[in-house]
Amino acid sequence: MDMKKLAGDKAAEYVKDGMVVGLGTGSTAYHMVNAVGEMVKNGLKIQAIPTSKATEAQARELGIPLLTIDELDHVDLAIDGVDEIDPQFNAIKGGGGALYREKVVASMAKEVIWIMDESKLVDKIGAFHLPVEIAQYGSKQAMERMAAYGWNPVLRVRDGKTFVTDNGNFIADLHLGAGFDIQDVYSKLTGMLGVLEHGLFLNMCKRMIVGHSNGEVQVIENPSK
Ligand SMILES: O=C[C@H](O)[C@H](O)[C@H](O)COP(=O)(O)O
Repeated sequence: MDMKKLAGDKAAEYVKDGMVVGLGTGSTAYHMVNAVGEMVKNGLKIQAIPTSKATEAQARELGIPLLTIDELDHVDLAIDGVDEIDPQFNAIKGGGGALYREKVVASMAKEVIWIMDESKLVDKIGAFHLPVEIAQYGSKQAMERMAAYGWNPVLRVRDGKTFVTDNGNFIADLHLGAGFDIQDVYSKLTGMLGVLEHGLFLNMCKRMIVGHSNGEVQVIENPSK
């Protein structure tokens, strides 16, 4: 049973004719994009905004009509994966490095749905590293600023090379530990010199859709949205 596919397929049911849809990034969003592509082949009329070059390529291949960020004036529904989320709907995202575009799109959306397998639901976020997108120029100093708070930043490396985001920046992964002070880290990172954006997505979603190993799909509504 593919728990990510269960969640992705269920989320696609919320996509309706006429919507502008934010298409997330990652291995869970991948299934949702495939499902939406199938619906488009069967006549669904939507426009979509991808949150990464990878998702853009996938959506293009599937024939999903795309808007550029400069053409975008609203988003009806954004659907994306998460790395961790707690019962207060505080999420960490950016495991794939797409956090900036994901936050731009989710921030514009009238409704946000996070999709995941059951392993992403945790009591307290922070066991997963917190991704922070930083400018290449001055990255050493930005890393030092974060290290000074005891956040244990590690510059992300992939295939032996420093990872570069779709926006041409680096990623610092902070090792905070479960139960860190979310508001404190959020406010210190916001506006920190050299930081473009971070992977804390706090209480943004209207619902989470969780695929379970027993084949069940759980929809958890956010009472505050
Ligand atoms: O940058 C990547 C995104 O935030 C992903 O949505 C997140 O990392 C979850 O990815 P996955 O569904 O592959 O676990």
